[in-house]
Formats: sequence, structure tokens, C-alpha cells
Amino acid sequence: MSSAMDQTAPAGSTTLPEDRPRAARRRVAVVLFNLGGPDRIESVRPFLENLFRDPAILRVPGFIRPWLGKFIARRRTKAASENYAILGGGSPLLELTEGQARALEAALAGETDAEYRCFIAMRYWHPMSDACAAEVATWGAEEVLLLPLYPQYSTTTTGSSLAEWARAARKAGIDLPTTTLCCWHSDPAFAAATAAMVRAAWHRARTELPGGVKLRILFSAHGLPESIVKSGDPYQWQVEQAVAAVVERLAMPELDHVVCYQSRVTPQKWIGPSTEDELERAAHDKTAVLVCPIAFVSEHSETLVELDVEYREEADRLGVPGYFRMPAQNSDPGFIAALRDLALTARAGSRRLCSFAGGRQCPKAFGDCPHARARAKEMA
Ligand SMILES: C=CC1=C(C)c2cc3[nH]c(cc4nc(cc5[nH]c(cc1n2)c(C)c5CCC(=O)O)C(CCC(=O)O)=C4C)c(C)c3C=C
Ligand SMILES: [Fe+2]
Ligand SMILES: [Fe+2]
Repeated sequence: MSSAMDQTAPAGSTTLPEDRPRAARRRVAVVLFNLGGPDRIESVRPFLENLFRDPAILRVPGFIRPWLGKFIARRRTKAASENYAILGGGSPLLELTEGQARALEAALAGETDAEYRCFIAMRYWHPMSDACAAEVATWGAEEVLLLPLYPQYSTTTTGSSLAEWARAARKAGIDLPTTTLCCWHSDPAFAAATAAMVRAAWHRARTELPGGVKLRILFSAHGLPESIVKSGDPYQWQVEQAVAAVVERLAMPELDHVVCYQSRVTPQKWIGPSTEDELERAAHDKTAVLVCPIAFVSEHSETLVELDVEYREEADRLGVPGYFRMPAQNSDPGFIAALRDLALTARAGSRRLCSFAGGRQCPKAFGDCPHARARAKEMA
């Protein structure tokens, strides 16, 4: 069995736009961050140990964390392993992120001023930041663009990943101009691409449903412990903003929709309403549901098992008259085009607003987000 801290080769794409003179173009490493998932059943426990030893996730005094983290990981291993077994023994997240990396590289290949290469840094399973930073250095990057694949900023996801990157980059001796993207939850192109996917899923659902049955959209996001939100984490507010941006673009008058939260994994109070409670309400209202993931841009266990198996079964059991699920973005062309534009505008330092804590707008540039940097420093 591999240990929790094993490092294996990262999976950055190797596509090079050979048709342009390399020397003329600045080498920009685009680092894509995601959470990571176990590659096989034996990796589930060390993956969970990595996750629960993160101070951004387990907010208890440092001296208890290693012990408590191991304890929680051990307790969670069975349930998580059962989920990954349904997926053939591991998470598809890395493969899908590699697909996004290749698609984004292709979308950026036409740029004349820079040569972009995408790298992947997962937070809790390979390839992790240390291996990724080594690859970035070996490639000879002259500039770095950090792009968390989390549309909404949370201290538990983007914040934690950026802090880990800062540590790994220091260790690898990377001291390069760095642009950090965060808080792209309401980016117009991202909202438009997501709205197009919602609309397609809505039409599919409507054609399958009998005429008189009402349909409600459940915008389902990963939950967070309420205490983390109360301590200033902007995630919930940004989820609401993301949904508002998508709904505005849907322009469907009197659309029945709600924001709800899934994937509760600890006994504390988590933000709500929970997706499960919304299934009960839908059953009570004799209304079918279209579940649209709003905080995940790739399929993984929480979409493919929690949404597609567990909640679907629960909906059936409760008598919800129809259950549909919008796919995650993965390498959807509209989504990749939005990421490309985000990367380019961030690099150009365009002054698009970034939104951060509880209802406040970040007065600074959208790209090089001062909040993200401050948080990374705080966590380092
Ligand atoms: C206290 C625990 C957790 C918090 C807070 C949390 C926040 C959070 N997570 C994601 C996205 C993902 N989570 C994934 C897996 C996963 N997350 C937790 C715990 C917390 N997440 C656990 C224990 C696990 C492992 C799976 C399980 O045991 O159920 C994944 C990857 C899963 C995969 O299949 O690869 C993602 C992606 C977000 C967006 C978020 C808060 C904003
Ligand atoms: Fe999670
Ligand atoms: Fe910000």
C-alpha cells in the first residue's frame, strides 16, 4: 500500500504548439488545482488521511489534528471505499482534469505572445503540488498562472490549494511572476456556458416527463460546516451569486429553483438546506427535480455516486415524480472557452471585479486576487 505522502509523476499535458518559434514566446505554466481522488481502493485511506490532516478542513488544535484526522479517515474509509468501488475502484477526477488541461492548452495554443502549458496539482492525491512544482520548474516556466478549478472560493478548497502551492513552489525554488485566479463564480462566460448546459438538461427532462408534472431545479453545491462560513468563508455567498448569474442567463420566467448543499461528512451543523431535504420537499410538492451541480466542474464520486445513485434512490423511495441530473462541465467547449478567457484576462491584469467575503465586492483586479494571496500567506 502506498503511504499518504507518496509522490508519483504528475500528469501535466505535453502538447506543444510546435508551429511557432518557441524562443519568441514566454513560457506560461497554467496550474490547475483540484481536490484529487484515490486512484485505487488501497489509496482511499491515505487519501482521506491527507484530507483530514489539512488544517483548512479539520479545524482543531494542531496537537489533536494528526490523531483525530487519522481517526476520522479510518472511520470514513469503508463508506468512501464502497463509493469508489461503484466507480470501478477509483476516482475519475484526474483523468477528467487531464482532459480539461489538454483542452485548455489547445484553446490557448493560438496565442502569439506566450506558450501555455497546463499542469495539474491535486490537493490530497497524486499528482500533488510538490510533483507539479518540480514539473513546472523542469519545463522552464517563466511565468505562472494559478487556476483553481473551483468556481467559488472556499478556505477549504482554493485557499488550501494555494497555500500548499506556495509551500511547494518555495521548496522547488520557483520565484516567478505569478497570477492567481479565484472567485470566478459569476464570470459571464462561465455563467453562460453553465446556463446552456442547464437549459439542455431542462429540455431533456421536460421531454421525458408527462405533461402535467412540474419541474424544479436543485442547484446542488458541496456543503460546508456552518462554523467555517461564520468565520468569514465566502463560499456560500459565492454559490448564491453563481446561481443568480446562471438563472439570469436562463431567462426562464417563474423558474422554480433552489440552492442546496450535499456531501455532509462530519457530525457538525452544515449549511443548508440539504439536497436531501429538498428531495423531501419535492416529493411533498409532487414536483420532479433536475439536479444541477454548481460547485463541481468535473464528474467524481459526489456526482456519479452521491447524486446518480444515492440521491436518485432516495428520490424514488420518497416518490419524487422524476429525477434528472445535469452533467458536470468536464471539457465542455463553452466551459473551456470561459477558462481560456479567464486565463487571458487575468494575465492581462484586466480590472474585472472579483467578489470575496459576505456580500462585499473586491475592489481590486479580478485576476491577481489579493484575497487569495493573503489567505495563502495566512495558511502557509
Ligand atoms: C470536512 C470535510 C470536507 C469539506 C469541508 C469539504 C469541502 C469541499 N469539497 C469539495 C469538493 C470535493 N470533495 C471531494 C471529496 C471529499 N471531500 C471530503 C470532505 C470535505 N470536503 C471527503 C471526506 C471526500 C472524499 C470522498 C468521501 O469520503 O466521500 C472531491 C473528490 C472526490 C472524488 O471522487 O475524486 C471533490 C471534488 C468542495 C467543492 C468543497 C467545499 C467548497
Ligand atoms: Fe469534499
Ligand atoms: Fe478575491
